[in-house]
Amino acid sequence: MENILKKWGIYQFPGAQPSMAMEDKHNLKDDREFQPLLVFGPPTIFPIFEAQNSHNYRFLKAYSSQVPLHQFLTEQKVDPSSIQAILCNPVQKVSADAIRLLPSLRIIVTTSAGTDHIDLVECSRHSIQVASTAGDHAGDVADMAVGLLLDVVCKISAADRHVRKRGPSMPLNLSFGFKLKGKRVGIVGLGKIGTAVAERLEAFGCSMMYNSRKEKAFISYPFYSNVVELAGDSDVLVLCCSLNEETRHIVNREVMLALGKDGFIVNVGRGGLIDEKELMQCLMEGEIGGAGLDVFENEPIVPTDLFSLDNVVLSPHNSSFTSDLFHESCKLAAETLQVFFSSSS
Ligand SMILES: O=CC(=O)O
Repeated sequence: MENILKKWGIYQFPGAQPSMAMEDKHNLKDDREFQPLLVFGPPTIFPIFEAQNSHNYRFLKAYSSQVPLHQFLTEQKVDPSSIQAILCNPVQKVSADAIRLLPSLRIIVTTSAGTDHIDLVECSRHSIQVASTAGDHAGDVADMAVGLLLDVVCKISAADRHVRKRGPSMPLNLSFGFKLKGKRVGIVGLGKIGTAVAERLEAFGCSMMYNSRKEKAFISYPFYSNVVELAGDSDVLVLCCSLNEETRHIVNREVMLALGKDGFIVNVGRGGLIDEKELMQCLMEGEIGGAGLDVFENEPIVPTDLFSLDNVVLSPHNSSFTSDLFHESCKLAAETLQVFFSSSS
């Protein structure tokens, strides 16, 4: 797990360390007097949450353990049936096995909007509530989508690397970027994030079209029920939809070939929306123009072949991790758990 944390980086926020007062308060009580809260994989958000809530919970940090869950709980001397709540985010899966191990589990709180890391079928089998406390994240994710697009189209990161490598005199031999104005943008998933992306890109003079589960009333952008056709009419595809069995690999080789050699893909949804092996091939063979990727199919693993490609901009599933949103999300998670525990005691 340490490697995972290193790979994704740990965010440090002022105030993320528990205050002395909180620690003292905590130390006065025996750990067993605190409500156990099993914490799955939010290494980024968790320090803030812990600092603000250390007086309420005994945190069982499964994300920092290398061993299977049952062994972790045994090592912590925790009875699995004492656990009613899990706090998680997409970094670590909440599998059916984990859920089955916890007979009293009643709620899973995820700080993400997406819930594809949680086995929802198993949750519904056991009547476990799943609460998303992502907060108002659409604008933050849309900012990142536009940032990735501008970066890859205007070659900002590539130019930055070029300048640093070349040194102080102005390098002139970098290949040209492109205009964003006039690009035809196909948005896959016109929900809150997709709509926020469209609003932003309209200001850049792009024209919008979209694919969604169904055509939306009162939206004037052309609707495409078929993603290959959408790609064929687009210069850019921006993926903003959630990952489920219908959308897994919604962008496959056929879609990428339809998008074409000058086409760009931005993915701020989930890695599994794109067939990543095919994406690598298409990027390396020049079948598409470039990609801006915030998410990957097998996170936290990022295919290393991408590192040498100048037409790719990478970000570590970072789009909704603005500092403002972190605090909002922590607050919502704390409130949700508080309501849950106060109504279940
Ligand atoms: O990926 C982030 C989220 O689902 O909120």
